[in-house]
Amino acid sequence: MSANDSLFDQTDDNTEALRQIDRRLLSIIHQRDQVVQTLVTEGRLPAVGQENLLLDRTVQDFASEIAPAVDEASLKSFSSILRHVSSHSRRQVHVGAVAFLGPKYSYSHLAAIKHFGDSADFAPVASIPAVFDAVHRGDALSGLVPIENSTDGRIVDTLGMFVRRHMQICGEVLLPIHHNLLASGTRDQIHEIHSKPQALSQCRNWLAANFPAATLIEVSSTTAAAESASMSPHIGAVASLAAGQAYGLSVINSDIEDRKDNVTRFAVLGKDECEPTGEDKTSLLFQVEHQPGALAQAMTVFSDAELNLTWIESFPSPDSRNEYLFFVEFSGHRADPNVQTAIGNLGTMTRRLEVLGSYPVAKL
Ligand SMILES: O=C(O)C(=O)C[C@]1(C(=O)O)C=C[C@@H](O)C=C1
Repeated sequence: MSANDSLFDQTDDNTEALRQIDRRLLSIIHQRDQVVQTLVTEGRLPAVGQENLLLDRTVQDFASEIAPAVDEASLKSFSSILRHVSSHSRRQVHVGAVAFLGPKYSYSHLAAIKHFGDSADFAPVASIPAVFDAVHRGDALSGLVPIENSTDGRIVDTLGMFVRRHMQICGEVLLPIHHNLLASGTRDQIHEIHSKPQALSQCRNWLAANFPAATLIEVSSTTAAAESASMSPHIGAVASLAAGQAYGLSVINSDIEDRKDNVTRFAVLGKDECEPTGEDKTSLLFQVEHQPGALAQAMTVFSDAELNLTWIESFPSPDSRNEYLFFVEFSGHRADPNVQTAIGNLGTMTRRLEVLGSYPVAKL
């Protein structure tokens, strides 16, 4: 008799109690799927970002009303379970695919799992522009792209696409990034280290100190690097542990990022409108006339409306040399009266103005 047979033959009270509980869990999830279906039919299914906040609130209520002794780690785990259940329900009603820079197990994929849950309909694509294209064409309902990293700054490909093509932001995700050096051979066999330029840059000092002779090769994503490492013992990859597992690689070194508090912020692309939650952010893109004082004057609309800026970046205009577009993010929702005033005033001072979106502020 195999170990599995003996498990299935067990009929003691506790094993049976567990099976009953699991059956109840499944039937409750099935019931939940039906409620989600009704919400879709009525056009009232909340945006993913908004539902995530409701799920977190449910966990908080559960902790205070039913299980006050539950610790922080368990609460995080409950929140993550509810996100996965929610992504399962959404998948049943075909809410649409989520495009991200693949292959699977890239950091973009891990950020997409954090936001959409692991049962979402994921659609990995080959580049950041391809994520924008998939959402623009309607092949994917949502997309997820890295926008800035705490060590390395802005992600140029992403900002360049916002400049070239109108796209809405309906959420953000913060993901701590811990890089690993992965290989199919031994440490001594590694001559080349592959990764996405941003990942190589986030480990610049570590790589220079530990592999001064290795050639650094830039590739389209960290998972693409892991794939190459699986094909040659001379290639090391800077990538996620999940990518290493997927491609059967050994971890030569873990946590090789130069800053231990390395975090990447991702933007969720899509047409979901998020209602104000009380802790929101608004993203804008604008271009002022090319004349003295134009930018300084434009910026006064934010201080006049008492809006706290959380991010500002300039990006060269694709049409005219020496001219720039500006990305600005501030606390507040586009439905707030002071935000409306600021946007209205900015509109009178700018050549181009796009409100990219208002969405709940992400938590780490
Ligand atoms: O290559 C990946 O795994 C990605 O998801 C892209 C990306 C990026 O371009 O910033 C995302 C997070 C990390 O900062 C490193 C790489």
